Amino acid sequence: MTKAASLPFALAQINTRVGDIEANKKCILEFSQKAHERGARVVVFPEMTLSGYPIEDLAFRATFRRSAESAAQDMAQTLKDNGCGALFVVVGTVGTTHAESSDRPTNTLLVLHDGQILHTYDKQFLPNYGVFDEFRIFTPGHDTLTMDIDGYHLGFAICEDIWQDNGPAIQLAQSNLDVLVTINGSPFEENKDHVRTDLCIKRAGEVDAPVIYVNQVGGQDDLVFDGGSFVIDKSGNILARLTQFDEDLCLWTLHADGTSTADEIARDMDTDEEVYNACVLGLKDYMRKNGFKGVVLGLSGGIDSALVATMAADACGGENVWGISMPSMYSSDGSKDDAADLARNIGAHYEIQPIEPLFMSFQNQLKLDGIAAENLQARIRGVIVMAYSNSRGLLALATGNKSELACGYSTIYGDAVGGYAPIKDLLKTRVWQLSRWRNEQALKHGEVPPIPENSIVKPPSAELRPGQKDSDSLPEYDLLDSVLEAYIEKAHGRADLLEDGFDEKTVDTVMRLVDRAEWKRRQYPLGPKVTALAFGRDRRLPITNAFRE
Ligand SMILES: Nc1ncnc2c1ncn2[C@@H]1O[C@H](COP(=O)(O)OP(=O)(O)OC[C@H]2O[C@@H]([n+]3cccc(C(=O)O)c3)[C@H](O)[C@@H]2O)[C@@H](O)[C@H]1O
Ligand SMILES: Nc1ncnc2c1ncn2[C@@H]1O[C@H](COP(=O)(O)OP(=O)(O)OP(=O)(O)O)[C@@H](O)[C@H]1O
Ligand SMILES: NC(=O)CC[C@H](N)C(=O)O
Repeated sequence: MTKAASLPFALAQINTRVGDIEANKKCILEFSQKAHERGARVVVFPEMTLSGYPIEDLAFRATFRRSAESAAQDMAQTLKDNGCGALFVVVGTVGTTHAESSDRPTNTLLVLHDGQILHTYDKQFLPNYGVFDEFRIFTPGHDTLTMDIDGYHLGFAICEDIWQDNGPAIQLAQSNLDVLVTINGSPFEENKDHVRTDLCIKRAGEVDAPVIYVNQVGGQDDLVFDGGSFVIDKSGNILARLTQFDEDLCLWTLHADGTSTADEIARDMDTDEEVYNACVLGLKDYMRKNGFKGVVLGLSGGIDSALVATMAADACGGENVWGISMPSMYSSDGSKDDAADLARNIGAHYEIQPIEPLFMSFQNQLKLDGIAAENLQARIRGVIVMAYSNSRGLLALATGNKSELACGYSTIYGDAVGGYAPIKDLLKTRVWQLSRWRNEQALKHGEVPPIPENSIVKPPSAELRPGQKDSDSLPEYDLLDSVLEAYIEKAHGRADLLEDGFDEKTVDTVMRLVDRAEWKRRQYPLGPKVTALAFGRDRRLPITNAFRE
């Protein structure tokens, strides 16, 4: 068949919800309709669009697989009924189980056309590292898929398929493809967009054709999908690019002479903007997808609660943020003023709940001293935050950063309580950096910088005893964060850390604190992964662990 003059593709970067098959179906139908109205012949959605992604052990539930299967059939027919029968709709879903593989289904791509499921393709390469566990829940496919549309030859792949050498791109290298279509569920981590584009340049070279890369967008528990879908050729030319952290639809048309046109090449965000947006979207979607309209957190006047409150205001509007000042006998006037200023700047509700009477009442009975008395203050604050959460249906936010989580520098069942922890993957030095970045953005847009300068410049303190400073218990944050990066992200052991040039005392202190805090971290609320190695599924260490090297 001779090629039509052009083949218009729509890249549909949508935000699905795991398990909400009906809503996902509705969204696919709406975006397909829009793509059809804009003249697309093919519309491409992300990996596991219909089921949501990642589905984890929902994969094992036969009722879930059957719902997805009947929704796919139904969707093909509805597309036709809605006048979109001529469109080729590429969607992902949970597939069926193979007889030989017990109850593990496939991770499947469907091509819907003219009221039918025209083709299926099963993901061949299952990621099983970092946050991924796909060996556990899926059966791999073994066959490639190509198809012709209007004389253009298309090949297909699903996410990890393009991350492994010898995947479908190599299998299809001699197939004379005009384009390789990939559907993805690729979670955000800083600087990953360059890894994705480099990878696709390589695959485009292997198939000698451009690669369409459609990624999902949105938060799902501790993962944030940044979207940022694109089309790229083997020379690294970005032929189309969609926005990050939002739903988007972009038309990219491939012409018979091999050239192409696109209606969008979104700008590239810098790393601070990406990371800040990832934290905000993670929180926003956790709230929306779990039915929360507002949040509550303790405002101490310190930098961590200030940044979390600002992110919350960006996620759900200041009018939906409840900031509670809970002064004790050790709280400085400066801290209280900073908390009030912050709340005013972001338009949050601000309430004051002094903890001294509650503390005295506990002490009359318990008579605690030392660290237990210090932690009692944090625990009383935890009870107050949960009381607001419980009585008003607000999501309680934990304000801990990655340096604190690493060292166990928080009170379990105290300031560690909460439902979501927006900055748990940001080292303390990063918290300061992003706070400055957010204030600069406000100034650029002629707005009041949300975070009081004083919260940024003052030495961090838990204010649980007179004159307490974080530096009494921890190395200075610049040094601490460098050791943590080496110990956690690079998995350097004691000898490696000494070779890195860190002194013996610091290395031993940090290793001891980090190892001892594993049990505390396991109980910490979930929060968005933004680095290559976040606490949680990315780093699984035994709690009971005697290895000290
Ligand atoms: N493996 C394990 N399995 C089960 N339980 C374990 C355990 N290891 C310790 N524990 C228990 O954990 C408890 C000790 O932990 P925990 O009560 O949290 O207290 P702890 O870790 O001893 O102290 C908290 C530290 O965090 C600081 N802090 C508190 C609040 C806020 C901030 C901040 O700046 O944001 C800092 C505070 O100044 C202090 O240095 C003990 O009851 C101990 O028995
Ligand atoms: N006086 C207070 N009023 C309200 N909340 C408080 C108060 N003190 C602590 N908190 C809560 O406990 C969390 C831990 O605070 P703490 O001051 O102990 O350490 P931090 O890590 O320096 O945090 P921050 O930078 O927010 O002060 C705070 O982020 C805040 O949510
Ligand atoms: N869903 C997937 O297969 C994702 C795996 C891939 N390595 C990524 O992070 O993009």
